[in-house]
This record gives sequence, C-alpha cells and structure tokens, in this order.
Amino acid sequence: MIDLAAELGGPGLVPVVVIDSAARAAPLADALRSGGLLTVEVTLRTGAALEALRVIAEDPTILAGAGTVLRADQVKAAVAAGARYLVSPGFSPTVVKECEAQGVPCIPGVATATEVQTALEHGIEIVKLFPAAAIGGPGVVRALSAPFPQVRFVPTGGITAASLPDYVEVPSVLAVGGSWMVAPDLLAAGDFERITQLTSEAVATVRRTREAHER
Ligand SMILES: O=C(O)C(=O)C[C@H](O)[C@H](O)COP(=O)(O)O
Repeated sequence: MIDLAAELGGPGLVPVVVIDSAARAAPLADALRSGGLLTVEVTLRTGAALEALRVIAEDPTILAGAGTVLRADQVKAAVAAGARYLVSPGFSPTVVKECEAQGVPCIPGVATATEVQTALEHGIEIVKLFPAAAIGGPGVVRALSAPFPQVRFVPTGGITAASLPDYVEVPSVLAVGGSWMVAPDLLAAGDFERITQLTSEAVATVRRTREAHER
C-alpha cells in the first residue's frame, strides 16, 4: 500500500478532475506534471472517468486516484483501472471495507465530529473535509483538530487559489483538494497551458505558505 501521508502531504495538493473525454487524460497528466504535481483525483462522475483513470494510471510518474467513489463496485472498478487511492465525499462503511479488501487506502469525507469518530473507529486517520468552504472553511479544521490531534485533513469543496493559503496554514491540513486548477471549462477547451500555469501557482502558494509557517 502507498504511504498516503507522504504522497499527498508532499505536494500538499489534490487536483480534483471531472473529465468528459479519455482523450484529454494524457495531456492533462502532462500539464499537471509540468506544473509540478504528480497526483490527480479522477472523479467517477462521467462515462469517460474509468478510461481516463486507466490512461493516467499507465503513466508511472503519476499517482492516480479515484474520487466520488460511492459504492463497493466502484471501488473494484477504480482499482482495476489503476487507482492507487480512493476518495469519497462522505463516509461509507461499505466503501471503506471494500478498500480494505482491495488493499488500497481510502480517504472518506467527513463534515462533523461524529463522522471523524466513525473514521477513527475504522482505523482511518486521513480524512477529507467536505464541503470545506460551505461548512465554515479553515475554522472547522482547526476546531475538529482539538479533540482529534491524530487526524490529518484534506479540505475540499469551494476552495480557490485565493483561499488556499488559509487552509495550508492549518497544521492538521495534509493537503488541499480542489478543481480550480483543472476546471472543467479549461479541460473542455483543451487549455492545458492554463492548467499548468494554475497548477504551478498553487504549488508555489503551498510552498510559500508552508515556509512562512516553517512547516
Ligand atoms: O467527488 C468527490 O469525491 C467530492 O467529494 C467532491 C469534490 O472533491 C469536489 O466537488 C471538488 O470541489 P470543488 O473544488 O469545489 O470543485
């Protein structure tokens, strides 16, 4: 199993992709790599997602993950397509159990202390906070970190280039997820240069923010 904390915590970013055409998968991986990111979460929301995942997973330099994983059969399909980690918007014991069976790490979504406790009861200490901005932003991560100091958060949902530093500076944030650097309109337009530019800006923001807080 991969070391999720190192793989995602290193860059501190998880680009969340909604992809309509598998033909865009390889150029997308190239664009992210050029921007300095070596992972991508392909959401299973489109007909092309599994094929796109397969294409990206064939690239040995990229750690391919699957997002919007809601059911056990999707866990199986994503792992068969090459997903090395799986992300859910919420907490599903069925999804978590199937991830265990498949030997892949799972990042379930949480939005409350109860859900964090449920994750801990399942042996999971890395969780997604979703939808991060709508439920209160970085303050929610700080508040949840008090009773759960062992938990690392991947806040996702409504985060932008402008709000990124506010999340990165929270010590319990492992990585920040979002679609702003791989927005569907950029993908649809095939604007990979802009994806690279937004990605490298996000990577630089994480680095600068961490340096400012000596982490
Ligand atoms: O699909 C999942 O597993 C999710 O939990 C939802 C996604 O992470 C968000 O839709 C990304 O949010 P935005 O950056 O606001 O676009």
